Amino acid sequence: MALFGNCFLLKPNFLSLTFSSSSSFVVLNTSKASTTTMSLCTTFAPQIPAHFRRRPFSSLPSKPLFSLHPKASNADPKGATFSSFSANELSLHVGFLGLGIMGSPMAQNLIKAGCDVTVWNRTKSKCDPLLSLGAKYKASPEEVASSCDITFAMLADPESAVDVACGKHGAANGLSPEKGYVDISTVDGPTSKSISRHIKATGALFLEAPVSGSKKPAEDGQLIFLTAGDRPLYEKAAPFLDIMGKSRFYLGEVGNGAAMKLVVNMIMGSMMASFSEGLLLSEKVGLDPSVLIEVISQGAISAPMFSMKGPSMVQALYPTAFPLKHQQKDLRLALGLAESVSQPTPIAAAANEQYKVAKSHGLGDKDFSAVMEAVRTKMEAAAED
Ligand SMILES: NC(=O)C1=CN([C@@H]2O[C@H](COP(=O)(O)OP(=O)(O)OC[C@H]3O[C@@H](n4cnc5c(N)ncnc54)[C@H](OP(=O)(O)O)[C@@H]3O)[C@@H](O)[C@H]2O)C=CC1
Ligand SMILES: O=CC(=O)O
Repeated sequence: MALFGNCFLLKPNFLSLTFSSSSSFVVLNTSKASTTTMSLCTTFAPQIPAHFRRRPFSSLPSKPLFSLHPKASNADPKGATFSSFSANELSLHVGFLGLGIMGSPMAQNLIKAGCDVTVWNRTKSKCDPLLSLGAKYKASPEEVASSCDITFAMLADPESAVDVACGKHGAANGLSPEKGYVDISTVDGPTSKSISRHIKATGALFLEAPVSGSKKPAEDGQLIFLTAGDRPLYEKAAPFLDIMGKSRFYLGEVGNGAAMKLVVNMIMGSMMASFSEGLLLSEKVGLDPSVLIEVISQGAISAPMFSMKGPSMVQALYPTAFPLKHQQKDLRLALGLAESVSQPTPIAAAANEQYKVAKSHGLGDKDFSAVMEAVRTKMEAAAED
């Protein structure tokens, strides 16, 4: 490992490693961490202005401490067992609420790792594949929470996250001291804080843990957890987070995980809208958009997202990994976050308008790369004027 200024270069295939400060830290499961994650750590920290570094959600510390953790084993999507977890950890009863594009593969990885998993989903049929893998079923979030030590929830939006946690037959009704509730849904900070208050009123612990990473990383156990809330629950949940993900950030107070996720997705949504404009412009001026994708992949703005989604976008195909309606929700919530601190975000606001247009054209359930169709429509309308 080499130290550069405020950051580290990690040798892969070593042990899990923690960067730590009093309120926040990151654990990289280096057996899984890609060079992308590592380069994010190594290039990001030195550029943080000092006045940001003092703020609570700058996760990389000015005086880093690091400690070694026993290596959590690889999440093998084909179902290998996770031998480095102790029998004690694996014997906890785990609940999983919300089995959509993300929740299903995440719960599946827990089951394949040998965890005792109880599931619930609003549309019951989505539980069936997991039941055939050995999961148990309960008829409500309340019953799941009351029968489990830790309950994870992966729901569409703030409304469903609140309903499942705090509504009639919601998880809070089944919680009590010693239990924990981990909300992985992407919601805004005020929603997360409100859920936290409900959960903690039962004596249970609360952790928000939205994830960065889409359908494929969920299948491969390669998600990045952005956690905040009760530290003892973070520690108790860590073995399960390591089955589902490749790294976990602990960011302090509830709201910081949500904020981090919204900032990341605000950037991602703007990038995708801009990429769409570029693909269409290249075509319009007689270039081959496939060559543009290749050029981008070799330069400084290379991103896995462009290389993975670009080829199907060129064919106007948008197989859903991250639904467009959720990307628009995240932009809307990120704009609210910016508004709360009076920060102008004109680029994200413009991108949000494109996603709103795409949604109004019935593309909400397509992949968010279908924002390209909204850009195309505007371009064609402009050409007719
Ligand atoms: N897909 C992705 O790439 C990523 C998504 N996320 C975030 O993760 C969350 C889940 O995303 P994803 O799995 O893609 O979404 P899906 O739309 O595939 O799944 C949403 C889940 O929420 C449930 N749900 C929706 N409304 C309600 C309600 N009113 N009451 C109870 N349950 C409800 C759905 O149940 P039902 O099956 O009955 O409809 C389903 O289980 C979102 O917050 C999203 O922003 C984060 C990272 C990546
Ligand atoms: O929230 C979406 C993602 O890809 O991350």
